[in-house]
Amino acid sequence: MDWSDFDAVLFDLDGVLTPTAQIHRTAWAEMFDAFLAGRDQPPFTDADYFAHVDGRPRADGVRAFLASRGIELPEGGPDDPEDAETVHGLGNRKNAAFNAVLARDGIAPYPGSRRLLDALRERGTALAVVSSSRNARPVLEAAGIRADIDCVVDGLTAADEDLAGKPAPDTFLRAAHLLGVDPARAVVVEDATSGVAAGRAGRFGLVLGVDRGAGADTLTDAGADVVVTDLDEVLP
Ligand SMILES: O=P(O)(O)OC[C@H]1O[C@@H](O)[C@H](O)[C@@H](O)[C@@H]1O
Repeated sequence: MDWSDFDAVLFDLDGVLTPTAQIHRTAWAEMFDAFLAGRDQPPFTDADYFAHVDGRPRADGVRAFLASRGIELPEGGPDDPEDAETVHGLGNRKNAAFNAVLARDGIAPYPGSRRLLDALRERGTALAVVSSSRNARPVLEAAGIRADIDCVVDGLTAADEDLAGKPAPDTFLRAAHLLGVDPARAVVVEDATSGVAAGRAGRFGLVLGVDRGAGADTLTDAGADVVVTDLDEVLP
């Protein structure tokens, strides 16, 4: 990996910089399992998470998973209560579970990711976080890495600016624009197939996959140029 080919690195957050993908996955499973039990459906699996939910904006994940089980629910709205049987109600129920775990356990960055951030900052590489999550900023703060990042484009930014979520490339392209960097000179770092596909669609200089469970072949098939299991492997 020759970092001098690149002026910026655009990191996904959950599962790339922090182990929060695991907290998201557990919160989704708790919420969907309770919902599915009442409908005589088999439980939510890791395969369901990786195929339909991982990396996508919250409501898109709910819609994609329900569609995979042939279930239709009313859309509802972002202010729906947690017990509402709507797309947004289910999303809000899962969000409460996610935030309860984050508040109880806190979060630290992956040590290898922390080391790569430090090394890239030392080189003067511009650093962005591009996350579908509306919780990205509190997670960055809790992990103590907000100050290391030059620009954050998250689920709230996407909603404010009407940007299409991953697997569309729009949020990554927005971050490159904010940093003033040509996408061809930027690396996208992603653990989810939706995010890898977004990096590929945006014609970024390199799409680096991090296999935290999605599977190296699956990430390669989605468009990753290189796949590692930890960012320690690509330290300058
Ligand atoms: O519900 P939030 O915090 O806005 O996050 C949306 C999605 O954000 C992604 O980063 C996670 O990979 C998903 O698991 C999550 O569902």
